Parts: sequence; structure tokens; C-alpha cells
Amino acid sequence: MSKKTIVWFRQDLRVADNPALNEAAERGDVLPILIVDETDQDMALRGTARAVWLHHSLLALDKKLGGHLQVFAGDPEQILLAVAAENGADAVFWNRCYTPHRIIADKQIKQFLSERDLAARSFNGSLLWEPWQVLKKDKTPYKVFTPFYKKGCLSAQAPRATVAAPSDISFVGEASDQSMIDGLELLPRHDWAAKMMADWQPGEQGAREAWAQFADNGLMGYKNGRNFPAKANVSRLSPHLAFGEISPHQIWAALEHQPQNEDVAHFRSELAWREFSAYLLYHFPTLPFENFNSKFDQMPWQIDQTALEKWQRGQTGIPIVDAGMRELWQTGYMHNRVRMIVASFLTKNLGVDWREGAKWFEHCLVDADYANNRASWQWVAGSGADAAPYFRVFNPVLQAEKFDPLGAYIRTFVPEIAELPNKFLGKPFEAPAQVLADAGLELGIAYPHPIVDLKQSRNRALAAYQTMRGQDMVEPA
Ligand SMILES: Cc1cc2nc3c(=O)[nH]c(=O)nc-3n(C[C@H](O)[C@H](O)[C@H](O)COP(=O)(O)OP(=O)(O)OC[C@H]3O[C@@H](n4cnc5c(N)ncnc54)[C@H](O)[C@@H]3O)c2cc1C
Repeated sequence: MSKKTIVWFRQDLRVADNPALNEAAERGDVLPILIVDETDQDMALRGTARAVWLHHSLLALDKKLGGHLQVFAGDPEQILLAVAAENGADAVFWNRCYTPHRIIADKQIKQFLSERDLAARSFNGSLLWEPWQVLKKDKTPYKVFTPFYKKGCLSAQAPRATVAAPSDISFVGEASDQSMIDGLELLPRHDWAAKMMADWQPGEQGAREAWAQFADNGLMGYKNGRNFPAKANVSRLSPHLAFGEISPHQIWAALEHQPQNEDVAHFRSELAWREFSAYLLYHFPTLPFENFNSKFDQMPWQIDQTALEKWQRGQTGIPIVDAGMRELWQTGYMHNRVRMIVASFLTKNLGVDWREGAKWFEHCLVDADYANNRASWQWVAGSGADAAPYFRVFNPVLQAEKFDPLGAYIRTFVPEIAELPNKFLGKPFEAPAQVLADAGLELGIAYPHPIVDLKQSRNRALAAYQTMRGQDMVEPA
């Protein structure tokens, strides 16, 4: 009789290059399942943009699996045990997740299952290099990106080869229907999500198409173009990577077939930033909620709920910030350059704790990734590993002039100021009365006055930093 293996899908919602699925299919019959674990403490799921994505991604995965995906909500241990008993499965395979809560929970589950004569095996489906394999000569983890990548990753063993989807999977039991996925109730009651999802195609096919589109049209010119939010030089692969609809191994391998130039090298290094975030989180599990640099524990963060809400709603009166926050709300995504600008504005000009910003991003982003998000927020705030220096406060007006020179990005998301000439688009508050009148714009009515003075708030941020560090800080020229 053929052996039956449960394949527990988590952040690997694909059939190609899925080591757990491949091993299970080689072993015998496969029983694919997914469990929504309400106790997962890393990031809440219900009510978030990610929940909507997950719903659609599960429909796509179920289709790929011929309707055999079974979904559950609850305690993974009990569900795995019950499903195994009910179906006569003797093993559970999964691909590893690397967030702190999951690592602890998975260890316990492995033990729990093996004590009940169920074989439990985990595989690497989502990182190019295992975090414990990349260490400095003294066996401690890297804290700085460039040596991590160049000395650590690139001189380690090359990432594993990709594995093709199993050609013919023999499934346990009958196909189920879509109602199981609907039963998870991941979609919101009021359908605010339809517009957000309009430009996305969750699932493996969507991921493949996003990669193909980027490889054909965006990759050449990536190194420079990736800074301009109105340009199509970024891949928008992040939600697909976050849900494992495509693996970094597949992308890494596909890059071998591209002309080897600085754009491809730069794209590889951005994938390595993703590795670095996961690596930091693995080695420093308090990274999501504690300042990596403990000096920042002394930072006098402001508690200003009104300012925080204006930032969240894209009503700060600073157009590039508002454009970014509205892009996030409307599409579940924000361009990387703008993520840096809005995060700098929140933590420095508004003086709000980076953890507040990170939480809002996790609520709104379809690509919310605990490691990438928390490490990036700490990077911008200045408190992280290998972080941007705190005193480097982004000037959002200059950033808009440099990276959205024709205003295409701002005009898309802040249409009420679209008639302003380019010169004042990033700073309507400096426009002469006649220019505002010609653009039909009344500041304070159709679009807000800035909620902070950029120069004063920058100086306040630097003063707070100085207080935190003592008086020894020398501001660079
Ligand atoms: C404050 C802040 C919060 C962020 N939160 C997240 C998050 O929750 N999830 C997330 O995936 N990324 C996050 N990032 C990193 C980055 O902004 C996104 O990965 C990127 O914008 C995704 O768009 P893309 O796929 O088009 O990127 P591309 O430029 O096409 O890059 C390809 C892939 O490389 C990885 N990558 C690129 N840039 C970075 C980076 N700076 N750090 C880590 N990985 C990177 C991503 O997996 C990305 O999908 C955050 C950045 C900042 C500044």
C-alpha cells in the first residue's frame, strides 16, 4: 500500500520548486493542507490586506492541486494529528518558516508528531541560504549587509537547484470544493478589497507572469530606475515572494539566463536584502519589537495619535508622503523609495516610534513580511543593524523633485493637486496665491496644510537624537 504524506502548506503556495511537495509525491500519496493558525503571534492576519491575498492565493493553489487542498483554522498540532488519523497518513512534510514564533511552534510540533509515530520533515523552500550556515569566521552572525552578502552568501555553497513540479501527483481522497476556502472567512464583509486587488493576480501563475513582465520590460535599467516610483523598473514580486508563489531559487536561477550586467547584479543584491532580513530575524529574534541598537531605548518618541492618523490616511500635506500612504491603502503596495520617505517622515519629522509605522504597514501591505518589514523600519529609523544614520533625515520635497520630477506618481495618488505646475507639486505650501488659484486649489480645504514644518521638525529630531546620545554627537556636513 502506498504511503500517505500530509504536505502542510504555509508560505510556499506553489507546486513548482516545492521541496516538501516533491518529496511527498515521490514517497506516495499526497494530502495537501493549509491551516490558518489564529495563535500565530508574529503578525495578525484577520482584517488585513494579506488575508485577502491569501484567500485568492489559496483558490489558485487549490486549482493547481486539482481541488485537493484541504484548509482548516485552529491549532496545527491537533489538526495535523486528526487529519493524519482520519486519512491513514504516517508523515507530515513542510517547508520551513523562519519567524520566531513559527520556529518555536514548529519544533514543538515536530516533537509532538514524532511522539505519536508520525514522521515530520521540514525543507528549505524560501531562503537561498540557511541562516545558520552563513557565519563570520568567529562563528558569530553578520550584522552588516555587504560582508554578509559578499563574504558570507556569495562565497558559501551556491543556492540549491530548483525542482520541477511533480509530474503526476497521486492524492489522498476526493477533490474538495471551494467552499472550504470560503469557510475560512478571509475576505472582508464590506468589499473594500476589490479595488486593491484589481491590478494583482495572486497565485503561482500570477507570480510567473509578474516575473516575465519584469524580465522583459523592467530588469534592464533596474539599478537606476528602481528609485523612481513612476517607472516600471521594479518587479512587484514582493507579495508573490511573501506567500511563496515563486521561490527566490526560481528567480535566482532565471537570472542566470539574463545578460550579466549591473542591473542583474543589483537585482540579485536586493534579493539578498530579503535574505539579510530573514537572517537577522533568525539570529536576533527580538528585532521586530526591540531596538537593535539599544541606545534608541532612550529616544523620546512622540505620542501624537492625530498626526499618526493623518499619516495613515495620506493627509499630511506633504504630497510625496500622502501619495505613498494612499498608494499603500489603495493597492496594498508601496514603492520602496516611497516606503523610505514615509518611514523617515513618521519616525523623524513626526517623531513617532517606528513600531507604530511597522504595525500599520503589516495591516495594509499585501507583501507584509515580518522580517523585511521590521528590519526595514529599524533601518530607516536608524535603530537597526547596518542602519541609515539617524541624522540622515529624508527631505520629502527634495525626494519628490529628484525621484518624481514630472509628478506622475504624485498626480496619480493626490489628484486634488494635479493641476499644480511641476515646480510646486511637491510643495504646494510654497506656491504663490496666484499659482494656487490657477490650479483651482484652496489649501486647507481641498488639500491640507503641512501638519509639521519640515525644517523645524528635522531640527527637533536631531535634538532628540542628541539628547539620546548625550552631547557627543557631531552632525556631519
Ligand atoms: C519601511 C519599509 C518597510 C518594508 N516592508 C516590507 C515588507 O513588509 N515586505 C517586503 O517584502 N518588503 C518590505 N520592504 C522592502 C522593499 O520596500 C520591498 O521589498 C519592495 O518595495 C517590494 O517591491 P518589489 O517586489 O517591486 O521590489 P524589487 O525592487 O523588484 O525587488 C525584488 C525583491 O527583492 C526583495 N527586496 C527588494 N528591496 C528590498 C529591501 N530593501 N529589503 C528587503 N528585501 C528587498 C523583495 O523580496 C522584492 O520583492 C520595506 C521597506 C521599507 C523601507
